[in-house]
Amino acid sequence: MRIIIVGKEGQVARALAERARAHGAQAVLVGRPKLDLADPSGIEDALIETGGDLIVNAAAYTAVDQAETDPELAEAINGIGAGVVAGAATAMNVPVIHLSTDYVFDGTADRPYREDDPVSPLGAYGTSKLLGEEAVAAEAEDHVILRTAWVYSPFGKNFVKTMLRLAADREELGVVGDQHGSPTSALDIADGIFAISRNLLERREDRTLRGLFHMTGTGFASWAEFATEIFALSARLGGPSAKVRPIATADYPTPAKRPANSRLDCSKLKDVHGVVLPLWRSSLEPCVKRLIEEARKEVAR
Ligand SMILES: NC(=O)C1=CN([C@@H]2O[C@H](COP(=O)(O)OP(=O)(O)OC[C@H]3O[C@@H](n4cnc5c(N)ncnc54)[C@H](OP(=O)(O)O)[C@@H]3O)[C@@H](O)[C@H]2O)C=CC1
Ligand SMILES: Cc1cn([C@H]2C[C@H](O)[C@@H](COP(=O)(O)OP(=O)(O)O[C@H]3O[C@@H](C)C(=O)[C@@H](O)[C@H]3O)O2)c(=O)[nH]c1=O
Repeated sequence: MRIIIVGKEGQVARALAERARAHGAQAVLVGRPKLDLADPSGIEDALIETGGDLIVNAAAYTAVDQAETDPELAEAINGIGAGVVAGAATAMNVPVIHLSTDYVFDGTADRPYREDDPVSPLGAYGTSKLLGEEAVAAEAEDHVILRTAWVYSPFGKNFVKTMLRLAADREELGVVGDQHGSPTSALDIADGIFAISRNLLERREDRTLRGLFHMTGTGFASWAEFATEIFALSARLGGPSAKVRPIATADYPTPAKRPANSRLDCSKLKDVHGVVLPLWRSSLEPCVKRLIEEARKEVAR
């Protein structure tokens, strides 16, 4: 199984590259400058030239606050560009797996969101990702869209790395305690994507495998609880740690509004693809351990 991954340095792209061998797959990464999602003209040629059995689009404009001042670029990359990737998959007669987000919801529901719940993004990033979902579904019949949330990993930028960095020179951190979701390891996402890819390639005609699915780590937390667990693990492993003071969203003003309820119901993914991601707490420990070890090696250099 040769999988084309759009996005070279992103968290999910790097996780897919790292996990490919364990799944007996070959991962080929393609990104800027060869493939620029903001420039639709070169996308199909770049994908055809790369060649593979399936495309995973793991590239996106993910700067949630910045998107508020640059909504056109976010829509070009996350909306139009995503649709062009899906159209190329159709032209190549291969399935496409696309990643989307919990931020398509406004977070007002009082239970975890299901795939068919109404969407209503609060900000430009969520709006652009919703456009992408619509474009992918319109351009490729053979598609899977995976809405995930709160992604962390040893790679790129994420909340775990931000917390460990801030703890290096702060004793206490105020972290919002009234937004709830599921921290999700990019490495777990990668394992899930390989399992789904196998299903899609082995059962090409099975239409029940296609469509929209929720895929997050198992269990829920607030950002404050997530931060508390990061620091508990880090302290145990001799890394940086800070006291977490849970605060209200109103006390941490940001350009983009975030949903209070980001919890996603992932039962459809389990029923259709047999994929359940691990408990978020179990996957967090190896990530924190790896980040602390990498930081130590960096200091020793
Ligand atoms: N991070 C999160 O918490 C969540 C992410 N998601 C979704 O999951 C997917 C993967 O996210 P994640 O791995 O965290 O993303 P990252 O922010 O880690 O990486 C995004 C990648 O997209 C690439 N990219 C950005 N703009 C372009 C462009 N114009 N052309 C080509 N490539 C581009 C970047 O390339 P470069 O390295 O060149 O900058 C980078 O490799 C995205 O679809 C995201 O919306 C969903 C929910 C939560
Ligand atoms: C750094 C920091 C953040 N926060 C809050 C702000 C916000 O509500 C929450 C998370 O902040 P971040 O800016 O790190 O996360 P954010 O960029 O909102 O993360 C989102 O990224 C996109 C790509 C997604 O698709 C989402 O699923 C989600 O993971 O924590 C604090 O309360 N205190 C702090 O010190």
